[in-house]
Amino acid sequence: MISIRGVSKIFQGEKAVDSLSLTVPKGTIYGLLGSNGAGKTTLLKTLAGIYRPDEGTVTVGGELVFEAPDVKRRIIFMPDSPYFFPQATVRSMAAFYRSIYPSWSEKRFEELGTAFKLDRKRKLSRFSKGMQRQAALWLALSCTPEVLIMDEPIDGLDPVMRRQIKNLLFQEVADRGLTVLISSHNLREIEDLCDHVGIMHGGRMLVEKELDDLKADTHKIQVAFRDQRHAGALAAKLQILHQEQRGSVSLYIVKGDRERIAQAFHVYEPYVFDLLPLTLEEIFIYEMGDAGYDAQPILL
Ligand SMILES: Nc1ncnc2c1ncn2[C@@H]1O[C@H](COP(=O)(O)OP(=O)(O)OP(=O)(O)O)[C@@H](O)[C@H]1O
Repeated sequence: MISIRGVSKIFQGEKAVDSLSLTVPKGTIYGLLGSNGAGKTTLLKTLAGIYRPDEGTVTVGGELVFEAPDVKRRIIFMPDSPYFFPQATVRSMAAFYRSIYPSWSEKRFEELGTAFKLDRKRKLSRFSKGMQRQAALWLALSCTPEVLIMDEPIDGLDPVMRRQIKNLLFQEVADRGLTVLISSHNLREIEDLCDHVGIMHGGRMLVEKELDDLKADTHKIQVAFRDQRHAGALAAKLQILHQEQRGSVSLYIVKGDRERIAQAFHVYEPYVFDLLPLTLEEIFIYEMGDAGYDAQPILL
């Protein structure tokens, strides 16, 4: 389990990460979203033990990360641009990783070789951006880490490879309890990958949610009544995140139990009533609005 408690990281007097706490249970995939400069990369590097936190603690499996080289060897950090040695090939990088990571698995490296159809003897610098990302993930997963931290991992990958990588990550999580932390700018892209999602802004965590709960708990309702006197009564009974009028139809975003919400509306005998699913993006926009933030500059 990853536990981040009250962590701050300060650069030239400015807090890039500001008193942030976060728990990622073992065997889950956590998606970190946020605006440019929100502090995502700084948080990921602090978690990986690259930066020492200026305040607070970062532990993996109960052990402090920065202070413990053994713990760092159980974590792999994949930066947004993969780094390879000059002239390196998959084969020579594999030899390097093998020498550094005690958990390196030759068996896993060979198995994954069938998924990533890359020439092991070709210079990595000659690979395309997407191929370099594939190579980086091939090497990372072959280390069988406990924690995999990925900064913008899906960028530059074609749809087929994206799906394959998603399946590989699910498999690693299910088979051996890998814990994954992913930073991304695109909510839609990580919607079907992550079980938890958090949104950062200004070094802080604005909203953090478990996706299944979130999706089951927030509803969009399009409704039209003959009698308009229901509005105040509904607001008193339900947790309404947003309401707008579109001609004669009202749009409500409401949190709570689906049945209870439907009953509350039906008391006022609407002549139009539709309860519709929300996209994750919509949920976050309304949740952030409720928390007093304008989501538009934060979510892309
Ligand atoms: N090594 C550094 N030295 C000084 N300031 C830094 C350093 N790294 C990051 N920062 C500052 O910390 C803040 C957070 O940056 P960070 O890279 O963590 O954001 P981010 O959320 O990953 O952004 P993006 O989505 O644009 O990649 C920014 O204001 C940035 O300028």
